[in-house]
Amino acid sequence: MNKHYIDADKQMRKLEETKRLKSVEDKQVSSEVFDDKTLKVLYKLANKGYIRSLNGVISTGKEANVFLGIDDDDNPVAVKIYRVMTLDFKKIKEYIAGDPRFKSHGNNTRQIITAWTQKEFKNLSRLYKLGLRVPEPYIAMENVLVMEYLEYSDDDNSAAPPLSKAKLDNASEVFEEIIDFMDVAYNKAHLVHGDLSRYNILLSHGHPYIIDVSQSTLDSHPSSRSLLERDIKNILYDSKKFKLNLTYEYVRNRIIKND
Ligand SMILES: Nc1ncnc2c1ncn2[C@@H]1O[C@H](COP(=O)(O)OP(=O)(O)OP(=O)(O)O)[C@@H](O)[C@H]1O
Repeated sequence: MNKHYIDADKQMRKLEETKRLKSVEDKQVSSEVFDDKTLKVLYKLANKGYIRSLNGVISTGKEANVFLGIDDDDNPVAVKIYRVMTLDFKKIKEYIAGDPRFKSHGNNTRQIITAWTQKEFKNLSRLYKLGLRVPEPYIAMENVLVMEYLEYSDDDNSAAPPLSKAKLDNASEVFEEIIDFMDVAYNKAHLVHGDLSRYNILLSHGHPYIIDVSQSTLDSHPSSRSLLERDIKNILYDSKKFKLNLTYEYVRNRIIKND
């Protein structure tokens, strides 16, 4: 038996003395993300009441898996677990290096992934405090982020779909809200999303919610202006898919002022 399994086994037994995090060992919850260090983090979060159980996978992305969890008050939560193995550490180090909020971590992958998760938590907090539509962040611990679960609607509690898969009756309003978001994020939170597109915007209760902000940069970052222009172009491209006639100048002038 290799070390990974021995450690995981030891932790499973330790669970008898500690609070039980139900269904981590369930077949429906992919085992690949639960290396022994991640398991430890999940148990700590269980002991703190942030997750009582994990109830299946919402998404398996390139860099992270997102699970539907239930907290101690029976509320659903979204649990994003960054996968140590598949992260693009070169890209991450460039983003962290340009951000004065994070000090350099050399080549320690565990520290880099923790900084990356903290970065997503801090960016979400900054946006959420301004009243912007992002999932409310609850806690970040090592490679795990727990946040508000976004549901589709009151009648349909399934996970909010990305705009890439959503049908919109109110496309014009939704895109105006996205542009408002970009305006407040840039001019008040001083953040540029950096990977904004229909894949990172979820439709919840008829409104667009922006997710996946780990790579979002402060406006002082050397690449922030080019990332913002790329975000604008992506949103314009997406708006055409919904048959809207927004122009580049219109969107740009709403966001970049005094230029
Ligand atoms: N708070 C949330 N509530 C509901 N669903 C969510 C939430 N956060 C993320 N998701 C779901 O998980 C998916 C992946 O989330 P996210 O983009 O943050 O992770 P990612 O690993 O960076 O994804 P990818 O690599 O595919 O871009 C989203 O498209 C969405 O379907």
